[in-house]
Amino acid sequence: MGTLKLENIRKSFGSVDVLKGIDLDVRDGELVVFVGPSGCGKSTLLRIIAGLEDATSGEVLIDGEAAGHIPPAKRGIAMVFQTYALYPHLTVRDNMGLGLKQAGTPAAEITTRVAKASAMLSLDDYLTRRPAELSGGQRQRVAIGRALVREPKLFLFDEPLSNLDAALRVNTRLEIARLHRELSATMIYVTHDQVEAMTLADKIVVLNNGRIEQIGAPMELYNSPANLFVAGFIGSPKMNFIDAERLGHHTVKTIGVRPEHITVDPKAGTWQGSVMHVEHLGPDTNLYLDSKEAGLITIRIFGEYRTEPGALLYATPDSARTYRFDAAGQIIA
Ligand SMILES: Nc1ncnc2c1ncn2[C@@H]1O[C@H](COP(=O)(O)OP(=O)(O)OP(=O)(O)O)[C@@H](O)[C@H]1O
Repeated sequence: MGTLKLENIRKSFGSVDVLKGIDLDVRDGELVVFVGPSGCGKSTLLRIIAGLEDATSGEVLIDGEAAGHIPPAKRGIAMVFQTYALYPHLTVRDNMGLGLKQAGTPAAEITTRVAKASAMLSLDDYLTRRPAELSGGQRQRVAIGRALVREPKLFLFDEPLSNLDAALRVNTRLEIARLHRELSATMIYVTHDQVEAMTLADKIVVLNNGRIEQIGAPMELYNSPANLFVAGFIGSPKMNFIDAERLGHHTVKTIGVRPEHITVDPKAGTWQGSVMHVEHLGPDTNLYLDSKEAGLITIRIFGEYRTEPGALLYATPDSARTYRFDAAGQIIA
């Protein structure tokens, strides 16, 4: 079992309020991703869950039990950091087994668990190496292995992929997804990469400035953002926000439309504009169109689209997929 409940968690450093009342329920076996811009409080919240930091007020409950007075090592939590935090002088095998050894686990049990974890992570061939003899991706797998052998109730990942190059990041992301499936383990995962959030999460928690903006399944957040912040944060390229007054709406403050929900045509359409810039990504094309009615808008076209800066084009938003926001930035249903 591994459930987590956060009740009105607040944290201040001096006069600075970093977390302003966080409530969250994580079910057993769920993979929950915290996303949000730099400085919004993601790592602080994770450290409070781990017990590495005390909340100013509020309660952390692990499996229904208040964890406030339980030291980090006794919480049944294993944390995987961005920086791996491996011991350079120890072999892979000893790095993975060290926590168990310190906890007094019998040697035979350590051997069994390390063997199981190294098989799961394809580390069998590296057990006698030291961290310096491994690639970044292999080091991160060792760090994950060290968490696995502890068979924790809760795994915490703090931006575990951000030191890896793009290809390795994709591989390791798949690895974590597979582990989550195979272990049915409860995992909390912090990232500022929204692709990781979208692809890994059962549930995404969008944090901003110490508060939760919205909690939902990835596609729920994509399809039904609660407000401008979430609408702008989830989705890449980011949603276009158009001042509604420019379009003649007076009850609405902002119109939102995603780049992938706009079509272009050289002859006719809703907004006319000139191409400012074209990006060919291979599978698709990003067009930046400077339009009189809507301002500068980003359009994502599937496949290769041939045009060049200065060309005149018409853009038409899919009216079924536009969003309206009020002056406070909340969605209007
Ligand atoms: N020990 C500390 N003392 C004072 N301020 C702190 C301390 N730790 C964090 N903060 C501040 O709290 C805020 C939240 O930091 P936190 O590291 O939780 O953000 P984050 O969302 O994880 O950011 P990032 O994505 O950049 O890692 C920041 O403004 C940071 O400067």
